[in-house]
Amino acid sequence: MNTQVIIGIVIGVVLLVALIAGTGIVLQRRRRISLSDAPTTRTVDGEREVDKSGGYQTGSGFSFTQGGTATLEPETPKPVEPTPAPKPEAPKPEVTKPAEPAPSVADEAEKILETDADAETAAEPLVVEEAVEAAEVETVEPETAAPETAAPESAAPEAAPEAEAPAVETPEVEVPETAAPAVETAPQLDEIAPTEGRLSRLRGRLSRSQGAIGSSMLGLLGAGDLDEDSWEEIEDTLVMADLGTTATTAVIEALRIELASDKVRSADDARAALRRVLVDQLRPELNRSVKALPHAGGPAVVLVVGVNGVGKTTTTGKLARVLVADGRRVLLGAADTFRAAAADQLQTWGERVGAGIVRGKEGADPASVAFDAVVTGIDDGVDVVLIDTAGRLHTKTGLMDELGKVKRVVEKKTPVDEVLLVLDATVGQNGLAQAKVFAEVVDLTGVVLTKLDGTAKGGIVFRIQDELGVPVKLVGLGEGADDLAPFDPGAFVDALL
Ligand SMILES: Nc1nc2c(ncn2[C@@H]2O[C@H](COP(=O)(O)OP(=O)(O)OP(=O)(O)O)[C@@H](O)[C@H]2O)c(=O)[nH]1
Repeated sequence: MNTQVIIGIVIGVVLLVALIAGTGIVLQRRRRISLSDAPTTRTVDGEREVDKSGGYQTGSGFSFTQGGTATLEPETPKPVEPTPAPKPEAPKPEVTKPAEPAPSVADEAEKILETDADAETAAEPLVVEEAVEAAEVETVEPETAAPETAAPESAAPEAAPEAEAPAVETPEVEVPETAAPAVETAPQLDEIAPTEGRLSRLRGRLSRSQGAIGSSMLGLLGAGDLDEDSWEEIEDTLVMADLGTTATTAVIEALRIELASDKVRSADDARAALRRVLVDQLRPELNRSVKALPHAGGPAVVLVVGVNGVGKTTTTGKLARVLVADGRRVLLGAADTFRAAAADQLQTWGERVGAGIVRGKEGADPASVAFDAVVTGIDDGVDVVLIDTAGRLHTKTGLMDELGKVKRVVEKKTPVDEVLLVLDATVGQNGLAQAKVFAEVVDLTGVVLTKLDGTAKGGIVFRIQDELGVPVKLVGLGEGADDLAPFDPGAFVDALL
């Protein structure tokens, strides 16, 4: 009897401890906001696939969500918590594609490019070449490496898909100098800097804008009673920092109201008021999540657009790192076929984190490369395809044709979830003029503002949003691989003040 009671008590205690421990773990996991509900390994058609992220997992300061369509939806505030990403498991009858994948992609590309020839009558003869190019598109699979830390089971299951990928039959496909000869020495994958709190950590990079906006504004406001000359000085400061007239006027009006209220009595109050006004002006309610999570039927597709030299390729690479760090399988599409170096550059980014790449020959049709990237991404069951495009702005119509075509052709296969315009913050006015051209060509869904570390004109953020009506979603704060941060109005203003 006694023994039974004791056993009963022991069992009760054990159950209680187990319950508490279980709840603790669940809560702890929940607290680690993460987009990484993607399992490290998953099953596609019964086949076990290895997560090519190499096991990187981090909490995330970035917000990724599922897309669906590329329409602009600025007013929907989205919580950080990502939607659970159901894996597109079934709809891929062509998963086992022994011999025909390359020709079928080429055929499909040919058909689509042919039917897409609406505005391109002169280009008609090119269609044949484009289709041939499509067959020559290279897919460079990254080697799966077992990073020092945590990749539990890596190499073995990788071998099968790896073997079937190179089924491209064209003999004269250029051999990528770097990737091919890798025997078995697994390449060292990069350590990726934590994605959490990046904007705050990189705040020092905004020092030039900080001086131009923060310090001068605080100096003026902290001085006490403001006469009209002081207000003019404030206005000049904002204009010089590239806020633009709309934002400048709005900020001054709001500041006048704040300062006239009884609440502002000290320099600290003035600072708080300035913070409120600036944050408010940055429209914190805008949805800044990047739609880079897979949805039913396929991977998310992100188009990265912008003129030459603004940092598109770099941004695509940095974004791939962030996604990989969140446990996503990423495929890169090198649709900047004007510059061979751009594809090489992108390939290097991919190799450093274990993301595959689809690239075409120099001069190949960007739409064809983008299409192949998406088809490959769907076939391989990746989570997101990031497409780096070329950015020649020599003629507006040329750009329109090319970008519009890339998007149209991709959309024959799957929706483009995100069109990110990359803008160089150091070019100011000009950047905005470019942005407007792009906005006419494609429905932009977000802006990535690069090189904010090299300018005193951080106020361009306000202006871009005002003039384009598109949220700044990411900011580039340096040339380093991890110098990309999610844009957060509060953290940004804190970094300025
Ligand atoms: N300081 C700084 N440099 C950056 C940033 N982003 C990109 N860069 C640099 O800008 C230069 C151009 O970057 P790319 O990524 O090659 O630009 P791109 O738009 O792809 O250029 P094209 O391929 O010619 O169209 C490189 O030297 C990058 O390192 C940033 O946020 N800060």
